[in-house]
Amino acid sequence: MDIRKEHILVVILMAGIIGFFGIPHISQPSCQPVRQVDLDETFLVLPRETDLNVTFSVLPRMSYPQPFLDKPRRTDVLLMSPWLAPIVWEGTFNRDILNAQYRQKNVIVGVATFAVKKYVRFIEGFLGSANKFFLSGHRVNFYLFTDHPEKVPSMKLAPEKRLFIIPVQNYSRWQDISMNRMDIISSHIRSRWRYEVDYLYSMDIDVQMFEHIGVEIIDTLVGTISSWQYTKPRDSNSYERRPESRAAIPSGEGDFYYAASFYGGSVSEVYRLTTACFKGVTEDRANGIEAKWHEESHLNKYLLYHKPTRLLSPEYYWDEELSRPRIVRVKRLSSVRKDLKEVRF
Ligand SMILES: CC(=O)N[C@H]1[C@@H](OP(=O)(O)OP(=O)(O)OC[C@H]2O[C@@H](n3ccc(=O)[nH]c3=O)[C@H](O)[C@@H]2O)O[C@H](CO)[C@H](O)[C@@H]1O
Ligand SMILES: [Mn+2]
Repeated sequence: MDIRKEHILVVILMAGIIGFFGIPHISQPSCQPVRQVDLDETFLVLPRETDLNVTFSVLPRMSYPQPFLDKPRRTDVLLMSPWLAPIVWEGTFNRDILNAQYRQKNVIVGVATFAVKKYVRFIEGFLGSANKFFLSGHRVNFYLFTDHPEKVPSMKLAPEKRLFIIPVQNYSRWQDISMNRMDIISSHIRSRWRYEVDYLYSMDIDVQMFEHIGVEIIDTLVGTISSWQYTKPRDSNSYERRPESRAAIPSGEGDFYYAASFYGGSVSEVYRLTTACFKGVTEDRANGIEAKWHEESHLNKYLLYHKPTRLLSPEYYWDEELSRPRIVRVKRLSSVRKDLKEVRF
């Protein structure tokens, strides 16, 4: 067979293949994204997270009790969720080791808190106790939203702590103040915080800290188990069960009941959480329904289907009205008693 005949045969063969299978797809495995992600998921590539410097830092030599696999530090409480997220309890960790690890990372943690209308009265107790007990020795930016910036008391904070006062409008209904926190946090992450902090926590202002809350709270997605409902069966918890609400959790589902007073995680995870929860709030508003516990109901739904990577035990939000059981050895943070009727109106 001469060369020209060979060419013609190859061309006929190719045409047959193309005719039968279509034009072959030329794949570029090294350049193609592994999965289809929408822009909202990808925009948060944080400059601080893309630092590829290879540093071989080692921990300092430390002396501490040896861990043994057959000697659990606590046997009276659940230490791990069924999806292997640690549940943080007093007596289960060594803060010196954690501090040594985190000092090397030099992380900055943001705290978003709101003091609108009469809640300005809680600022001093919150900031005073957080200055002493919250991530002591680590860099923290407090972002305080208020409609009364002039009422923020001047306070001397530790050198590694900074306070940013951000004016915010008020709403006539306290429920709207509480729910809109999700939207405000989400938009501040987008415009600013993604450049400023590594982790972000949202906290109620009507709380005080009594013991250290350290780097043991830091992880990608963190929820706090409510002090009201940590032993209740899931079907008697306060989840929103009405299917008409976007916060609805079907009966028979639910892990823990999480408090909206204290949650957080990496900036990108908190962005996803607050954006999704506020979308739920907005859709409920359009449908003329409000979830049973407002944004807390939406938070509970979110954390059911996006499992937290770390859970804080009720030590991290103990309700002042409850008497403390033996398993809650430490009251690290607690709500301040308030006359609901007086303070919300
Ligand atoms: C322990 C717990 O589960 N707490 C939740 C529960 O709490 P609470 O009863 O603790 O709600 P709350 O009155 O503390 O309101 C939540 C937060 O919104 C802010 N605020 C509220 C009203 C106001 O007039 N001014 C103001 O600044 C403030 O930061 C406050 O701490 O229910 C609320 C909404 O149903 C939120 O989900 C809370 O996180
Ligand atoms: Mn509160």
